[in-house]
Amino acid sequence: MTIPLTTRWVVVDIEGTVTATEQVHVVLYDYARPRLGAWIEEHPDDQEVASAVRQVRELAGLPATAGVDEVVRVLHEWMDADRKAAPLKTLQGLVWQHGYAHGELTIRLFPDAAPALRAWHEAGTHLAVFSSGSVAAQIALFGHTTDGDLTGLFSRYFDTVNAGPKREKPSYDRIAEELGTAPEGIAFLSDVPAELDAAAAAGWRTVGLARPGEPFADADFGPHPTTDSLAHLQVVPQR
Ligand SMILES: CSCCC(=O)C(=O)COP(=O)(O)O
Ligand SMILES: [Mg+2]
Repeated sequence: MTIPLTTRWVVVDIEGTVTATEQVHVVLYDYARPRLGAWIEEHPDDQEVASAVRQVRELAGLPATAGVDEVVRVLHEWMDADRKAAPLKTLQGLVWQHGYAHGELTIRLFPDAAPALRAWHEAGTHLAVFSSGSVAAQIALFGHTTDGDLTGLFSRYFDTVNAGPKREKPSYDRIAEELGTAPEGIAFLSDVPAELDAAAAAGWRTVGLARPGEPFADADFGPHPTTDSLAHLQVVPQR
């Protein structure tokens, strides 16, 4: 079924929306797991790393003296539980950036994703990303897909640091303000009903992605129009 969508901006989630959860939890998390400890140890003067490590200790209730092994144990626990904590996302992003830059990582998008994103962009709809993955990780991911470098399609990137948690309305208010667009001129695409609820509460249009085999495929999407492919969205740019 085609879903008509007249909008100025399309904001996309990543995992479950444009790429399979397996690409994040297996390809990316498995790449990060054995490399996080070495990354922390090899970048003692990097303020971003030091700040993330400090935040891990605080969030996990570790003493300020806890060593890298303890911090890495927590990071692994968070990945196993898929806890999308900001300092984990920062550290993962740094490791992934290195992997992409050295030809060790490439991400496969759903087959409908790149053609749809390209068509919407070419027709004049602005595209942005809102993901739990850090902005640095988002840019690196879209720069290294099996469909090529897609970063030219996106004008803005938002994560839980510059926007806020994805299941809370104020994050969407903040993004709308940043985009300088009334909420009804923004559409959010996600596989997670709670994220769509928060976007709708902020006045955004929403579309749920219920893709076969994905964790939320059988979830209750309530009032949100829902599809299993971006190819079914008929996006018309709002002037
Ligand atoms: C952009 S980096 C890879 C994605 C990631 O780390 C992640 O947690 C995805 O979460 P999302 O909010 O896009 O479902
Ligand atoms: Mg998602």
